[in-house]
Amino acid sequence: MTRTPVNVTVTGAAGQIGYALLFRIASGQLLGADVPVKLRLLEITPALKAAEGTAMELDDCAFPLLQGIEITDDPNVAFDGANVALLVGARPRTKGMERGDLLEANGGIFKPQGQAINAHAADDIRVLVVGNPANTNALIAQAAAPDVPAERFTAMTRLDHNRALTQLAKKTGSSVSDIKRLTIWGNHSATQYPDIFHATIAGKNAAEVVNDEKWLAEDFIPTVAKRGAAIIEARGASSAASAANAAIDHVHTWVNGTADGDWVSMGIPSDGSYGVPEGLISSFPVTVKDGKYEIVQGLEINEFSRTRIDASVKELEEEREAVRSLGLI
Ligand SMILES: NC(=O)C1=CN([C@@H]2O[C@H](COP(=O)(O)OP(=O)(O)OC[C@H]3O[C@@H](n4cnc5c(N)ncnc54)[C@H](O)[C@@H]3O)[C@@H](O)[C@H]2O)C=CC1
Ligand SMILES: O=C([O-])CC(=O)C(=O)O
Repeated sequence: MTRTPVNVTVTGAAGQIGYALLFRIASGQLLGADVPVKLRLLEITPALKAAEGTAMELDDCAFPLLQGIEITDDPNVAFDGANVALLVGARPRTKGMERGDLLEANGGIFKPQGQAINAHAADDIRVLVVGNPANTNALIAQAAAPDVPAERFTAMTRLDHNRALTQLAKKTGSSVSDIKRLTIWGNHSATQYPDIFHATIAGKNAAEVVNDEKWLAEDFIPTVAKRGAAIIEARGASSAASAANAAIDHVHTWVNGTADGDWVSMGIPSDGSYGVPEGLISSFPVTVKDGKYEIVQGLEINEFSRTRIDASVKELEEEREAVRSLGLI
């Protein structure tokens, strides 16, 4: 094997998403079947032993692509030379909470991690924030890393995107692979807006195939937007394997690109497109080529969509104000 290993840092490595994620990274599903990886696992001190247990299991898989595992409770060590950082470590919500309720508990984690990324990460660092509230935590980390291009900080809305694909496929009796150009707009929260007006199903406009605005407004959108809470209600714990799967999808697409004629949803710093204030980390439709994403431009936004995008963006602005007043940005 001649390729230089890619350094992948995972925070919250001993948590439930960490456990579902690490084995897939080490097996090559994050970056590609020919890309060797070195793992850096960041945990809080009391969870280091559990992270060591996970590392022992990773060893026991004898993954040919896994070229090393380092475990630490020091962000400066964890992000040293990191090419990809998956910021998962944060408290999950429990029944009855909204993700925004975690802002105070979790926001403080992301500023020092952003600072450590700024000081130590590799020049090509790409950051995905999974820990909730993901968009605003990504904003905190990005604000703490002024030397890293802002666009390298992203938040995960791919789980919402994947949820929407399946709900739409079930409604229309189609396969998820027939569906293209679906979009999640806004925040990874109950205000997010899954948009099917530009989506296609086997080449036909999805909204026309569905032809049922009541289902859209009263079933599809709330089902996707409140799916995280439904999982907590059913499992007694928040989504883990599906979240890890979405993290794999997000980074894999960011590195390897989108398929021709399709796009994905990513929480990214706004450039002002579609009336989303510049700098907010909001979900957009993006295409990716040569490791760079671009917001899909020129989509017509109807009244139904406009109201919903605006509501989610307003929530992001409120979260930004909240972390500003906490001194986190
Ligand atoms: N964006 C998304 O679509 C999704 C986000 N999430 C979020 O992901 C986060 C993690 O979820 P789980 O793995 O289920 O939680 P978990 O509680 O099982 O694991 C979290 C881990 O993070 C560690 N941790 C806490 N503070 C840390 C720090 N400063 N540095 C490094 N590690 C730290 C904890 O020790 C724990 O091992 C939660 O905030 C959850 O809400 C979960 C599902 C989907
Ligand atoms: O709902 C939660 O708290 C966990 C999460 O973000 C999701 O499943 O989308």
